[in-house]
Amino acid sequence: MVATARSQERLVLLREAGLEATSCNRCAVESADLVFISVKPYHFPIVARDIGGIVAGKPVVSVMAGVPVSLLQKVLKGAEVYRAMPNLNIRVGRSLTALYSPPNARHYGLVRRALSCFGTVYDVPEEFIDAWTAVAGSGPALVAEFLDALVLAALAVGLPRSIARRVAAELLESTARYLLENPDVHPGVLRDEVITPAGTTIAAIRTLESRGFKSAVIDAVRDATLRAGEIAREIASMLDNSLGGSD
Ligand SMILES: NC(=O)C1=CN([C@@H]2O[C@H](COP(=O)(O)OP(=O)(O)OC[C@H]3O[C@@H](n4cnc5c(N)ncnc54)[C@H](OP(=O)(O)O)[C@@H]3O)[C@@H](O)[C@H]2O)C=CC1
Ligand SMILES: O=C(O)[C@@H]1CCC=N1
Repeated sequence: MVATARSQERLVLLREAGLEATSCNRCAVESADLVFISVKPYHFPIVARDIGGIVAGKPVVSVMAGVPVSLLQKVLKGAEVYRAMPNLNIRVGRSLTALYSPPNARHYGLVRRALSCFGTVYDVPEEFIDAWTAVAGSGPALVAEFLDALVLAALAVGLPRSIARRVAAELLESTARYLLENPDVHPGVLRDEVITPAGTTIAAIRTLESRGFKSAVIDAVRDATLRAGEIAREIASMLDNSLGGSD
């Protein structure tokens, strides 16, 4: 496996992780059977210039948020282009990865096997990738925000710092596990089972409702989805400028 990066710092880190590493994208791609593009979207035009002409016939998987297959195909001439959207839980082998494959994909098995090393792979049409990006790709950040809020809340009501973080993280994990093991239980049913009339839980739920908690989550995910569309337009314009609108 060969990884590429620009900075010496990153190349050293990659080598320390046991990978062959080079700053030459072209060299890495020339000898590759499978290519992953995982630069930030706005760095893609530079990578496209490096490798656009030498990927014909190769499977190329982009994990870049927003950038659609139509745009990738335009500059990665003759490549079999896939889009994948993993998430950072890849670090514990639990990525939830969406995979869009082109029609009659010849390298589907290889691509799926590679992505499956990092967690669960879901085949999805490309039209769902932006929504998936907002929910599952950005999701660890949203969950981390909620967890952080819970930790602060725990401290605010006097729980010791030494246990607040652990309790908050275990709470999220155990509640999610129960709902995963009982797919017929609606989250609202679980909520109602916890609520004692005139008890503590309804006091908390009332505050969340009055502050528009659910509405904020819904709007946040919508905004992330819309941002993916904006990224697509920005990258299209960058490619037009840097590659002279090549077809
Ligand atoms: N972070 C996340 O949770 C997720 C990110 N993604 C997508 O993954 C992509 C990468 O994100 P992320 O990992 O956070 O970003 P990082 O900045 O951490 O990593 C990007 C890497 O690309 C390298 N790079 C930049 N330009 C070039 C170039 N011209 N040639 C070779 N290597 C280059 C950088 O090397 P150097 O450091 O030397 O500049 C760096 O190692 C994005 O497109 C994002 O949308 C998808 C799902 C989840
Ligand atoms: O924030 C981003 O744009 C990337 C895509 C999903 C997670 N991180």
